[in-house]
Amino acid sequence: MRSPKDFFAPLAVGAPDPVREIPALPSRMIHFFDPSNEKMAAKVPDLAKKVDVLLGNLEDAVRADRKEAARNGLVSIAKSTDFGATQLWTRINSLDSPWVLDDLITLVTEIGDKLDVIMVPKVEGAQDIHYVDRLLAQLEARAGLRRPLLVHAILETASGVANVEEIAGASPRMQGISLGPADLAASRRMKTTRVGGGHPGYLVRTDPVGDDLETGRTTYQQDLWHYTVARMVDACAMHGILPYYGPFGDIRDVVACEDQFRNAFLLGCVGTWTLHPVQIDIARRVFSPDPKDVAWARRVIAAMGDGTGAVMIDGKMQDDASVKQCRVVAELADALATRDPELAKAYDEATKEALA
Ligand SMILES: CCC(=O)SCCNC(=O)CCNC(=O)[C@H](O)C(C)(C)COP(=O)(O)OP(=O)(O)OC[C@H]1O[C@@H](n2cnc3c(N)ncnc32)[C@H](O)[C@@H]1OP(=O)(O)O
Ligand SMILES: O=CC(=O)O
Ligand SMILES: [Mg+2]
Repeated sequence: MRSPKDFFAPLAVGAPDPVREIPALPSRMIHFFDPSNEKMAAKVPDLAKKVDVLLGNLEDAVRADRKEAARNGLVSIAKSTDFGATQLWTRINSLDSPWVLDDLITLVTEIGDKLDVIMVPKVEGAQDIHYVDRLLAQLEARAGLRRPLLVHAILETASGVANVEEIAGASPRMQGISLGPADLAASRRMKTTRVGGGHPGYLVRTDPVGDDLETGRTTYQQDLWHYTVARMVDACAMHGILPYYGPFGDIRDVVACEDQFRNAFLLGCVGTWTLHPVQIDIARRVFSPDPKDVAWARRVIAAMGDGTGAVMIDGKMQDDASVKQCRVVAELADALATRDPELAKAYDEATKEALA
């Protein structure tokens, strides 16, 4: 464990200074593409205008015999594309794989100035982040980078969940954590075969009336991921980094996808992965606060003045704690509005109406 005094010291001579605060840039959707897939790669320039984050995936879902093509494809896409304000991330192969060392060496050396965040899969504990942290510092120094790369961990092993707080605080590079429900289910030996989402067998049932155990007993499907997402959100909030939902694999079921995304948003996540173009607008809709909620938040903030005391608005008591919640919503809306003019207009119109 490093002394707190050394926490912000660069880990290699000549490496850039670590950041002291993680920028809260819009990242409602982290859109995955396989850089070795020509059809997907061709869509990158257009996607860059639509999404907050584009992620060139090198790990799972890229065939073993396409790993090098994916890595080289990402280098050439990064060099030839104007991403504007859209962030470029990558997901490297796992730390025990034969590809990861070349992933890091090639990407930092060739396109370290274009990449914003490196997503590390199957993180088990702080030791994995420490390894990547030092290696990145060495590679950044050698490449002469002026800005440190940030690191994002996927929460997808039982051990990672048990250690999530120490992972979140393992390095000043830690930008955020995503839920990885598919690998996590396998690691926990859960008896599911899905990628994210609920399961009809995971339920609670109302009590029987009298001796009749069969009739009138409504069941409610429960969320398999509630505990993990809530724990991840707390670990991230505690360390000033950002939590995300991960993949939702039933591409056809846009309704359940939206529900799962919204649960994560309400619990504190700032965004999600999108695996297919059809999920992009769902993520935008869900992870942008509703204009009515933004208008309400702005109204409460205006009424609360310096933020202390208690007032009544439309029959609801507001005080120091509720105004803090409203500030979370209003600040997110302001940040998204700078990137999304349509949203900015919707927020302003709803606010005008609410204050009229
Ligand atoms: C489970 C744990 C994890 O690790 S999840 C993260 C890893 N998985 C991924 O990254 C998967 C990414 N997505 C995909 O590979 C594809 O979307 C899958 C799911 C295979 C479906 O592809 P496909 O059968 O081509 O779908 P489709 O015919 O409906 O596609 C229509 C057009 O859209 C394209 N498309 C598809 N996905 C993407 C994408 N992620 N980014 C950019 N473009 C995409 C397709 O190529 C297809 O293009 P076209 O219309 O034929 O030109
Ligand atoms: O990588 C993501 C997962 O769900 O596994
Ligand atoms: Mg995984």
